[in-house]
Amino acid sequence: MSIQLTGINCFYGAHQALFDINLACPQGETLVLLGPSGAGKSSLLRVLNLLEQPRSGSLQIAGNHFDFSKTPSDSAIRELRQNVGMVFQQYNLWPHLTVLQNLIEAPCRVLGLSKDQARARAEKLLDRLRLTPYAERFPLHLSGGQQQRVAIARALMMEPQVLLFDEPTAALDPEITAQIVSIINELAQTRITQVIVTHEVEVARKTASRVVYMENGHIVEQGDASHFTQPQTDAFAHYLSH
Ligand SMILES: Nc1ncnc2c1ncn2[C@@H]1O[C@H](COP(=O)(O)OP(=O)(O)OP(=O)(O)O)[C@@H](O)[C@H]1O
Repeated sequence: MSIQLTGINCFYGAHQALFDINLACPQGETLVLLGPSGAGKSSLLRVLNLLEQPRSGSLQIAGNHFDFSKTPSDSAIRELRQNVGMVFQQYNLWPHLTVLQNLIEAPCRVLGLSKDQARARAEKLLDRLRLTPYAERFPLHLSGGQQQRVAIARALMMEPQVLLFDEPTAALDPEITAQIVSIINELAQTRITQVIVTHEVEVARKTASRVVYMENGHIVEQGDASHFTQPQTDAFAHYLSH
């Protein structure tokens, strides 16, 4: 399994956001997390790269293993984040660095690549994500869709085994959303595992090979893409029809 969560309970202070979450996702799958606002989708995504630390349970992801009865070490968290990339909703690009500099900074600093090695890797990704003309621009001079593609390219620079997306098409118009969907589907042809939080059922239908439907911190339904056409619970059927 690329990802295995067992018995995850997660709290914000006294408020429990995730209840006994169990899920498994094989390598190379694209898993979409769906559910109404407050269901716990973002919390679950953030557990996968330990931006949130659960109070109990265990996580196996990309060869890293965490038992939350103990506090994870900083070095284990650093190693996890090399294998598990995240594309944030607000892109989180460095505004004072060009697109190319945004891409090469972390691999040089974290992986110890030379500038030339990082640049070669970046040029391939810029080409793959159709960003070559923007390499010397600053992020704020790009459209939302272009910035989103830069954020994806930057995450791919670390050659992660798992890539997490938080609302990758929020605030993007339909044409740009279609571009992001096709990038996710191209990535699905590689061995990378993707986990996507979205409110957009159409985006989910077009990308997911597995789906998890959540409400109030619980997984209500999960399975392969056939659940979109044959939901097993009234709750998921109702969600899909609205
Ligand atoms: N930083 C926080 N502090 C306290 N409570 C939080 C925090 N983040 C989330 N919560 C609460 O945890 C629960 C799950 O929130 P989460 O953001 O994971 O849901 P979500 O399904 O991603 O919602 P949305 O679709 O609105 O982003 C909600 O009740 C929310 O109010």
